[in-house]
Amino acid sequence: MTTADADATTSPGPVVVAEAVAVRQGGRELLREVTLDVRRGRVLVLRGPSGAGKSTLLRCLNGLVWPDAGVVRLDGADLRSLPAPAVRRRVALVSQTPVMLPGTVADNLAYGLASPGPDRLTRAAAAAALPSALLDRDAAELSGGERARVAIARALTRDPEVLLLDEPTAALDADAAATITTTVRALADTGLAVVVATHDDTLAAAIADEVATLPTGGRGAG
Ligand SMILES: Nc1ncnc2c1ncn2[C@@H]1O[C@H](COP(=O)(O)OP(=O)(O)OP(=O)(O)O)[C@@H](O)[C@H]1O
Repeated sequence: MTTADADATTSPGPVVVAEAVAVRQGGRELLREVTLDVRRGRVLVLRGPSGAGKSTLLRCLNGLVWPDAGVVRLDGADLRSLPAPAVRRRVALVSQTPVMLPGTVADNLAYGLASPGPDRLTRAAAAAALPSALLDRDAAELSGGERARVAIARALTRDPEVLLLDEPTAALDADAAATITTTVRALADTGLAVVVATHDDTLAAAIADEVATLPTGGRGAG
């Protein structure tokens, strides 16, 4: 079991809790049993070798994957008892390879929003360190670092309480990675709960309030 508990004397209560969560498929463990707390204003970094189940755990935390054992709670409520769209809005996942939709950056940020007012888009862009001049750019023309920030901004337009980032600096150069690092730290400092799965030692060292290390996965479940 892996446990990552924040100092209860200085941190607010957890917004998301994974209790003995495990995922299996065809007799294989995709995620070995893990228990952890995700707290507002804190960055929890998930470490572990490739295949340990970091992405799978992130998907459990926002209900895209149901664990075969254990429970995920959002403010105390079992995720399975909550409507999926509400969970997805409150717990936003930015995938490892974010897809840019056709159109401008603003179109990408507004996608799926019922009321995409310009203020909402500008606020989200600023929080993700995207200059407002980029909003009118064709999303297909962005650099990798800009795409990563658009993906974070797109998640932020929903005003999530928890932000899940899967390898946010993968394939970025040092400058772009440093921008992401600063951005993620600043988001947590505004009160967002952040979980980052990463192999990037520099990122982990710069932003982690807690670290949970998953052991090697992919084992037989017996
Ligand atoms: N959709 C899927 N169907 C079947 N097996 C899967 C699926 N997604 C992931 N797996 C398997 O689940 C295990 C955990 O994968 P996961 O991507 O969660 O690990 P990870 O720690 O995020 O890896 P990496 O660091 O390489 O991104 C691996 O054995 C992987 O092959």
